[in-house]
Amino acid sequence: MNEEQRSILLQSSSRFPPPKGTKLSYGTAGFRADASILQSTVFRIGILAALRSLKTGGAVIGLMITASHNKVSDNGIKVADPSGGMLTQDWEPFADSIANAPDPESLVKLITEFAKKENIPLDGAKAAVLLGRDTRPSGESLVEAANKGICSVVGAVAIDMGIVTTPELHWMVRARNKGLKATELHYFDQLSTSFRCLIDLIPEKSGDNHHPIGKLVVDCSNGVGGEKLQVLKEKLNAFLHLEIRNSDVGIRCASLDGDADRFVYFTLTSNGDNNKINLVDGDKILSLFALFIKQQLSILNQDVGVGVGVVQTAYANGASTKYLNDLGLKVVFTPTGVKYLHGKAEEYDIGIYFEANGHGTVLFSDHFLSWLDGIKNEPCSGLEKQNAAKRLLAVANLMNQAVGDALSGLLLVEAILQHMGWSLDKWNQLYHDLPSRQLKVKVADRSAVVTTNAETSVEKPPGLQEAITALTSKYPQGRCFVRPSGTEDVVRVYAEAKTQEEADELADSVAKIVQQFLGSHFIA
Ligand SMILES: CC(=O)N[C@H]1[C@@H](OP(=O)(O)O)O[C@H](CO)[C@@H](O)[C@@H]1O
Ligand SMILES: [Mg+2]
Repeated sequence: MNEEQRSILLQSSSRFPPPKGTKLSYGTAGFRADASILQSTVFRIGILAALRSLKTGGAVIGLMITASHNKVSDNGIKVADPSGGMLTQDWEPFADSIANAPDPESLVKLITEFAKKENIPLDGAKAAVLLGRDTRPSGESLVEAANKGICSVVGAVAIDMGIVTTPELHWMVRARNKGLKATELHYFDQLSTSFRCLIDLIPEKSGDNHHPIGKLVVDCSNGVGGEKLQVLKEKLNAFLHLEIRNSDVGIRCASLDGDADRFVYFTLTSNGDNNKINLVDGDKILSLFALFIKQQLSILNQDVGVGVGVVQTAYANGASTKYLNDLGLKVVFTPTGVKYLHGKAEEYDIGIYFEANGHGTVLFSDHFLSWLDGIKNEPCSGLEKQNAAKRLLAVANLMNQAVGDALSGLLLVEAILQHMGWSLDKWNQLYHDLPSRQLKVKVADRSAVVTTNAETSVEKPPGLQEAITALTSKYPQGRCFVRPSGTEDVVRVYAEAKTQEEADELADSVAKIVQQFLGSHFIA
């Protein structure tokens, strides 16, 4: 590092002192904390993003300021790699160490050493970082801090995309690096065009699809998804009856999280004074997508067991895994967090991944897309096959290939429901969830829990797994695991059993065991 670069970094970082007494770590989805303590972290991750751009030959890197579903006073930052996926995990330890460097001198030392080790050119080469944020009030000043971090690397520029959903930012990063059109307008055009294509390809009166499926009400959690969905609604009015709200919804409903990278469906049924929510979660969204894709592949004479991979985490309801296996699909498991699921799904011709909480997408390999293109353009394939290929190509265009995206996922659900002529109830009957319970346990140090085997088994502290296994074996169809959260300061407990009472009991008793091993009080 030359003297000029060194003195710019020293000077600018002295304006962003780190919070005292807080150790930050790059968790399941980047850094998250109370927004008031994040200025220095965001500034420093701005530097990291610029370095990542330099390391990747000047490719565009994404920086998203959001804390997704966390409370409004929290905020966070995550980095998108040139592919539009999450930051490579090799760089996470560097993110942790610079976020926690106590002063400008030690920060610059860490950067110098890292740049040397990684052969990062610090000679004024060009670097670019796309910045985005959700609607949290703290976002604006955090974007400013990130901007300062980026610009303190000589040769780096920040491009502010303003308020966007997380998946939009990832989509834009991927598109720019592929030399494709990459504005928000192009994003909306791609989604609405491929959705309309799927609707146009619905065979007339096949199955029971002549039933109108009625309107969809979307709860946008007062997040960024609301204003973006409004744009799509205007483009799709003739094809989709959408009503956008922030709370208190009835009938067939969908709900987005704060940065619109997750969604679930639900209905409300009222029983006297009691309203019951019937949740249609990520597992069922995944199952609907898998079923539709299987149908199209069978029109194309392709076996779903070859080349298609379904990726779930331990939180997937056991009944969904059974359903997917019964469909003949290959199901694999990874630890919690999109970075793991996405990476695994990329290994297949068609990789479908979803977390139970509604984060996921469908990925297509380039090789498979060209095969589909060939069928689409070859009249000898026959109209039925050509249409199946067109549908799958439309799915590939609709579904965000960089990251899970609530807006594109929601449109695919709507297109498939219209295609099948299904109500939400009919969809919900695909299989019946096993009763489950999730609890959070507040402990002194959650990093004392170390897991293995896609988080289904505890390695440390010794003895804890044996105790969990002994408790679980008392329940028919019992399944239980614990893991430290990567986004909250808690240990999470998940239990599944044949009845709700048993799932509750198992979760409670395991939460108590966790308390005994780690010393704490537990919260629901
Ligand atoms: C059980 C659960 O829902 N965990 C969520 C949550 O991670 P934790 O590491 O469990 O806090 O937030 C992640 C980021 O949004 C999401 O990917 C993940 O699925
Ligand atoms: Mg989110």
